[in-house]
Amino acid sequence: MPDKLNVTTHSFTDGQALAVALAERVAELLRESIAERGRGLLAVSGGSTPRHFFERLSRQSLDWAKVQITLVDERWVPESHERSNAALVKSLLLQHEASAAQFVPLYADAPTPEAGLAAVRARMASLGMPFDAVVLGMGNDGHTASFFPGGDRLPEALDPHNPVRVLPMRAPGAGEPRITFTLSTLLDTRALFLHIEGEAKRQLLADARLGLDAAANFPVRAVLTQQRVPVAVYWSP
Ligand SMILES: O=C1O[C@H](COP(=O)(O)O)[C@@H](O)[C@H](O)[C@H]1O
Repeated sequence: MPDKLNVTTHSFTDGQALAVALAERVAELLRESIAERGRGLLAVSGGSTPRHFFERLSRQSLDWAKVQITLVDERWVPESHERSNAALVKSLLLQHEASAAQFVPLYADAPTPEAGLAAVRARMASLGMPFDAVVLGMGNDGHTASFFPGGDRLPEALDPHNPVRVLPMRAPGAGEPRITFTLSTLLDTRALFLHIEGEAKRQLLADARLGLDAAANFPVRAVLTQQRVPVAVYWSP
């Protein structure tokens, strides 16, 4: 039964089928944007889920030299660190056809995200907004981008009217300090995807969607309940 949320779910038999479909859809959006405005802009998530998607997208044929790619969020670690989202993007997405794309990192060589913030904000001011596609992930605690439960700057990050593009974020479950695009910036997109895999995340998202118990406070709910951009959930077991 349809609910009032602007959310459509696309289910796939496995992660590979999902990766193929999502890569084809994102590539299609980038091709359209290149044809219409001469450039494309994509924001992707890090973590473990997007690996197959990155591999598939990297082989899509399009004019990647006209595409900027950035991350929706980053762990404040250098690219040499195993938890660097930038390192993941470079090793799996910026390969093959997509090696010609321009990567715009969220990390700067500074000891903290606060210390690096001015440099990152200056870099992000050069993005050719709006995004053509934003691909979010979701953690088992209901975080998306670096919108973590208990995050010290969560209200600012989720404020739909916040004009700021990026914010530092610290949270008990975040591992290390983070830097994240704000929700208002991520919603400045032609298409918004939420890529999740596994039964546990499907159930968690269903609870967040209904606002059940603890899930009512999961940050991902802010994405599901906003009315600015339709959300396409891509799910596989
Ligand atoms: O820390 C992060 O986690 C989320 C989810 O990651 P996953 O490993 O559960 O797929 C990710 O979307 C985010 O970009 C990343 O920084």
